[in-house]
Amino acid sequence: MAPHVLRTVAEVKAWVASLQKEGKTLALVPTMGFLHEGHVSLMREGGRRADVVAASIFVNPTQFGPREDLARYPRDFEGDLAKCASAGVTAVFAPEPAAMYPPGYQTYVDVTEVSQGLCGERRPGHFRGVATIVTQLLALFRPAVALFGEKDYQQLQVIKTLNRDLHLGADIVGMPTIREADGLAMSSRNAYLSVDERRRALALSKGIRAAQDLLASGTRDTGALVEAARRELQAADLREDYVEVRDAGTLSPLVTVAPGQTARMLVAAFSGTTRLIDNMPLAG
Ligand SMILES: Nc1ncnc2c1ncn2[C@@H]1O[C@H](COP(=O)(O)OP(=O)(O)OP(=O)(O)O)[C@@H](O)[C@H]1O
Ligand SMILES: CC(C)(CO)[C@@H](O)C(=O)[O-]
Ligand code: BAL
Repeated sequence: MAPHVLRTVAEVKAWVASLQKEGKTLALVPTMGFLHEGHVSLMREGGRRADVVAASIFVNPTQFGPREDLARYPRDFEGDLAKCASAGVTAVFAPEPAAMYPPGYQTYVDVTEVSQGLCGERRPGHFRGVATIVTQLLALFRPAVALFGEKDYQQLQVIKTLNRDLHLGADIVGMPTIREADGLAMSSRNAYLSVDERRRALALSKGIRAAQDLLASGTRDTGALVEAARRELQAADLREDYVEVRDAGTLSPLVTVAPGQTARMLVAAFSGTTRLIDNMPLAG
């Protein structure tokens, strides 16, 4: 069945109230649209964890820097609705920016520690925008469960932290990264890539796998692991934004991956002008 389209905060409040009256639990999947199998995996898991699934489709202006791609971010609302329908989504919230940031709006959410470094450093203000809109969505929908992808790993830690610190009460679920057959992480921004840029973009996942292999062969020094990933980026002529190894929970930088440690390699690089990110666990 076609999802119910909600456009205003008042419509969301009324819809959530009717759900609560029926005693139904809610799973929320926030997105920026131009949906792919990664988004669909979150929606389907939402359906396994709650009675009803809602998705939001909102290209949130406050998380884009002045020189970023807000104006040209890909959109396909009708296609997105069809994907939501087939993934079992009951309601789609697709507000105009003025619905979320009306005149007089003045409240922003800063998650101080896990927002530092990585994308937080390379995209100043980005996580403030993400944390602000996600806080609004969690406060409005009051979902039992909200699902996010591990592809945006630092974002996931930011959201887990704000949910805990602001007592928002959702169960924040991180879902594995869905990949194309050759290993490229699915991302709406892959649509920007030319055939050659798409081929070269594979170096992100190849680089992390090279680091995983090196660790498996006994090299624990993160400098060497970073170099292994970097070599793949350089061979594909990708411009590195960052390559780092961090603790998987706190995101603090690591000098070595100790036995039993849960570490994560996180990479951001440009293929042509398109900035892509990827990350995978490094098993200590
Ligand atoms: N390949 C993927 N596998 C699993 N989840 C994903 C994947 N890509 C995105 N997601 C998750 O879907 C949610 C919405 O993300 P978003 O709409 O920004 O899509 P995106 O493909 O990450 O877009 P972009 O290319 O702008 O980064 C986020 O929680 C994100 O982590
Ligand atoms: C979480 C999110 C929907 C907030 O705008 C966005 O950052 C995204 O799509 O990952
Ligand atoms: N997928 C995270 C949202 C962003 O890049 O702005």
